[in-house]
Amino acid sequence: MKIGVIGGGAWGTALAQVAARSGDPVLLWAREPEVVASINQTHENSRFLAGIALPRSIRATGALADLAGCDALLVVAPAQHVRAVLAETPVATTPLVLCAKGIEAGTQLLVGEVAQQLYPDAPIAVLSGPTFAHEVAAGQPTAVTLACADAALGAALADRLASPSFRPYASTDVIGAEIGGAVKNVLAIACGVVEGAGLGQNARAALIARGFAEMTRFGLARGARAETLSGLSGLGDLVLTCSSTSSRNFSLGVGLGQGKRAADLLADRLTVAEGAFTAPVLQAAAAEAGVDMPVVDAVCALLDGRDVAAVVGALLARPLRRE
Ligand SMILES: NC(=O)c1ccc[n+]([C@@H]2O[C@H](COP(=O)([O-])OP(=O)(O)OC[C@H]3O[C@@H](n4cnc5c(N)ncnc54)[C@H](O)[C@@H]3O)[C@@H](O)[C@H]2O)c1
Ligand SMILES: O=P(O)(O)OC[C@H](O)CO
Repeated sequence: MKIGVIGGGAWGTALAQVAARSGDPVLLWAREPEVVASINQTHENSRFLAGIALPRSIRATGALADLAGCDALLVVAPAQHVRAVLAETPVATTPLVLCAKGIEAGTQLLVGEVAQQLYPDAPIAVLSGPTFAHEVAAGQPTAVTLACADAALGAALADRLASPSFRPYASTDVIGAEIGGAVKNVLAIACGVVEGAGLGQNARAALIARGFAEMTRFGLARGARAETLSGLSGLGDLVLTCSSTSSRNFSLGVGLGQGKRAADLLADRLTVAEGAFTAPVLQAAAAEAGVDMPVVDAVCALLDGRDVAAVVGALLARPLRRE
């Protein structure tokens, strides 16, 4: 199975390395000419994944047309750019494995739904879970959910990507796998705020638990299965991203908690903090579905520039309720 990767950021590069562990050639499309040159000439992505030596079997291209002929494509562009990039990619019936975590602004579609809308005849899979790119690239043990409605294709993709340090768990719940990754990014911003504002470890644990309740309510309303939400792509990724400054979303939240403005924190960012884009879309989707998501609402208020103490105070002052 010849693998193509769409996206030369940290995660696309790490996944190209995962796919190359079999010894087979991997073709990676990157948007930036300097990333293409860096991978092909120095076998390193010095812009997005510096310090990781890549095998020579990974070749980079700046032309999406070159991906024609791949047997499966890993889609690793940021969620808000998946539609534009996929529209220029020769796909037809090639299986698409969505690896971005987010919900498209405007349409409220998960990235797998965007891909399915563009290519109704292409089988769709989702790879998601607790996966900091630099740890995966360094060969540290990692487990992910690999969800595909076609269980046989899902198993073939899992076999193709598995290695002693990378362990995919099969699922057929594509929606559930996507919702976990999209929602946890927003909740990680909230946990970063707790850190930045010095609110303590109790508050962080409470946010993880109550945030998971929000993820579950929203996920079930969108057709996800409860066991997927409590698995690697849901609770597993929530715990990882809410615990570490290695998370871009958590780090954004730390800045907000310190009273910095979202616009300043996001300006000129080289890397993507998906939760900042997902938060308002998720808030609107939850409101339309009649799902209560107070932590997500609080993150939106902070991204809009509201005062940290006021937002935290309002969250804690809500009427008491049953767990
Ligand atoms: N980095 C991780 O550890 C990690 C792990 C799992 C999932 N993800 C997800 O993978 C996706 C990609 O993140 P990343 O970490 O690889 O990116 P990154 O932050 O390392 O790099 C930014 C990426 O955005 C791309 N980009 C910027 N503007 C663009 C545009 N207009 N059109 C298309 N692409 C554009 C850049 O080319 C680059 O590939 C995100 O959804 C992220 O949540 C990341
Ligand atoms: O750095 P973050 O916050 O985008 O998180 C990266 C991955 O999604 C963790 O699984």
